[in-house]
Amino acid sequence: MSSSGTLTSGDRLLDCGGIRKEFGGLVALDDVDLHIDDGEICGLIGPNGAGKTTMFNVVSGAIKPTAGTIRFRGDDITSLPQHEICRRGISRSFQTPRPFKSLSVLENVLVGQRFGNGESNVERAYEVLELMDLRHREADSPGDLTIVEQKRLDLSRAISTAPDLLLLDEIMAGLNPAETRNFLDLIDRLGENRSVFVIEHDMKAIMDISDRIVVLESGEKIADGPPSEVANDDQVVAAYIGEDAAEYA
Ligand SMILES: Nc1ncnc2c1ncn2[C@@H]1O[C@H](COP(=O)(O)OP(=O)(O)OP(=O)(O)O)[C@@H](O)[C@H]1O
Repeated sequence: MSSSGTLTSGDRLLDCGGIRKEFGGLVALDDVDLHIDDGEICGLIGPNGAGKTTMFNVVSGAIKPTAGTIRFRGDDITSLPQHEICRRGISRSFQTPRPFKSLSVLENVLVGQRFGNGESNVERAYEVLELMDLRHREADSPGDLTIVEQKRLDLSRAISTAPDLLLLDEIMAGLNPAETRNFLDLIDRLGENRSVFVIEHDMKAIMDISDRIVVLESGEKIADGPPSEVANDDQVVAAYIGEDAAEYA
């Protein structure tokens, strides 16, 4: 059960219905229905330009859908501002971390907390930095961190508000196999008391950690199910996975 969930029977944690997003003449999302259940790690995959990041932008409130409804714990959050959506329990990481470079590592986490619920809590910030193995870096500038540490800082900021739903956008891109393994373990731990929705191009990694996989292609959802099922779906194989699909089944 999520930390502050008030789910009643039949409610999804996140329930997106008929999501459409147009950019001028381009349809980035075309009538997408998807949901996230409580406590679930759900992977979102699809070829470049399929609409994955646009979906995260819509769910987190960074952009508004052209049509469709987003419900979180049963409440319609479609037209809420981003900070209010964050306050309600949805937080995200970015493909490219964007720390406040003039602030220290600790201050970045404290600012993240304020964005989420208006309150800074140093003890809680230290707990997060401890979990992310960044406590020893608390006074450093984000610019002095390694790439892996910057990703950990972005994750620290994202979880600093104790979200019930964490959106992770290609957090493992550019990492070596050992670093990827490390992040997979971290995501597993983060998923112990919250739901995680994760975009990842590393097929083996996402098949390993996800309870369920949603596949987008050209803005449309073409599959939604357990990893082994999705890996064997003809449309998915044709669109995305290619001949290696059986390797992940
Ligand atoms: N702000 C925008 N203005 C115009 N077009 C956009 C905008 N954001 C996204 N798009 C277009 O929408 C489509 C979906 O993009 P999106 O970034 O969501 O795909 P993606 O699946 O995340 O791709 P990738 O795996 O390459 O990150 C693409 O054709 C992209 O060019």
